[in-house]
Formats: sequence, C-alpha cells, structure tokens
Amino acid sequence: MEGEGGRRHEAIIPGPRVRPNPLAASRAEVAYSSGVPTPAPGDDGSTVDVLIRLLDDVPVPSYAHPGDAGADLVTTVDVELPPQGRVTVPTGVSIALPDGYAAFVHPRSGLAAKHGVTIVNAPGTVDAGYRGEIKVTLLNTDATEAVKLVRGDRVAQLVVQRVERARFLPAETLPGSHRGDGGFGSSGGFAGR
Ligand SMILES: O=c1ccn([C@H]2C[C@H](O)[C@@H](COP(=O)(O)OP(=O)(O)OP(=O)(O)O)O2)c(=O)[nH]1
Ligand SMILES: [Mg+2]
Repeated sequence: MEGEGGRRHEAIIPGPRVRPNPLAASRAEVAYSSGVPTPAPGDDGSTVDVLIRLLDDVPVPSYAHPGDAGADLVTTVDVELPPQGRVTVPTGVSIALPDGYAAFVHPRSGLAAKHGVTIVNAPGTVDAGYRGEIKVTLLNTDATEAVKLVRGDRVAQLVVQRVERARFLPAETLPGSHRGDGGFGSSGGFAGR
C-alpha cells in the first residue's frame, strides 16, 4: 500500500493462528521397533495407533471418559494381596508402540484411596520395543486388611506418551541455575516439620 510521502508500507495482515501439529506431520513415517509400518494415521493427530494383542479373553483397554489419559488394564487372575504384600498380575495384553513412545502403568486412585492398593514401581515403564505381556506389580499398603481382586477387575491404567531420548554429553561443569544443587526438601517441609 502507498503511504504518505510516497513511502511503501507493508500491510500487516495477521496470518491464520494455526500451530503445526508435529504428530500429524510425522505419523505416516513412524516406524515400530520391529520395522513394521504403522496402520493408517488417525484423525486429527490427537491419537496414536497402538497395535495390541489380546492374549486372553479381556477387553481392549479403553478410556472411561473422553479426554482421559489412562486406559484401564485388568487382572486376568484372582489374587489376594495380604497386608503389605505384593503380587505381580498379568493383564492379558501385549502392545507394539511406535518408536518415540512409551506406555506407563499407573495406579488407579479409587483402589489406592479405598483399599490402599498401589503399584510398587509406579509408574511402570513399557518400552516401545517390549512385546511381552504387560504385567502389574500390585502392593497392598494396608497394614491389617487383605485385599481380594478377581479376574476382570481393573487394577491399573496405561498412559501412552511421547518420550524423548537423550544424548548424554559428558561435561566438566554444568550451567548455573536458580535451584543449584538444592533438593530433598531444600525449599521447605510441611506444617509441623
Ligand atoms: O509395570 C511394568 C513395568 C515393565 N513392564 C515390562 C515392559 C518393559 O519394557 C519391561 C522392562 O521394564 P523395566 O525396564 O522397568 O524393568 P527392568 O527391571 O529394568 O528389566 P529389563 O532389564 O528387562 O529392562 O517390562 C511391565 O510389563 N509392567
Ligand atoms: Mg529396564
């Protein structure tokens, strides 16, 4: 456009506010650790396709509500967790995650709050290359009450996430930071301690 004095001004027209979706861009090329290509890409880049084998008569893990992060996993065996005891249970599923993803086996808050049941190694890490059955190592934190779970009970939830792999670069010194080497409660405790 021609401005005053004959100088040319660029018209500032805001561009469309569209963020590129890195998932959508790369999905077609995603490869599994085995080299098997992915199935057709999903709809809008907000889901990732994960191949699953049902090793038992179990439901495909599903999300209870839209927007949930965790898909529930069931135990395929009846189990009694003694007070403060732990048991590893099979879930009847194995999966193939695309490279660049991992799945994390998280406790369920209802089991934790009502019965004290958690997962020893929470969250358990399922590597992209793992093809074995997903298992859950349950722990009954209650000091006195045993907890009985039966085949089909939902005992954990699986959260699928993109993960970065680091290139660890040895260095003599590290850049300074506000926290420095303070940790393990350096910012203060809680009321009474
Ligand atoms: O709660 C879990 C945690 C892990 N796994 C499976 C998937 C994972 O890829 C594999 C190995 O897990 P991890 O690396 O945590 O165990 P590790 O003790 O380091 O075993 P490994 O030497 O096989 O890596 O075991 C599960 O089924 N459930
Ligand atoms: Mg390991």
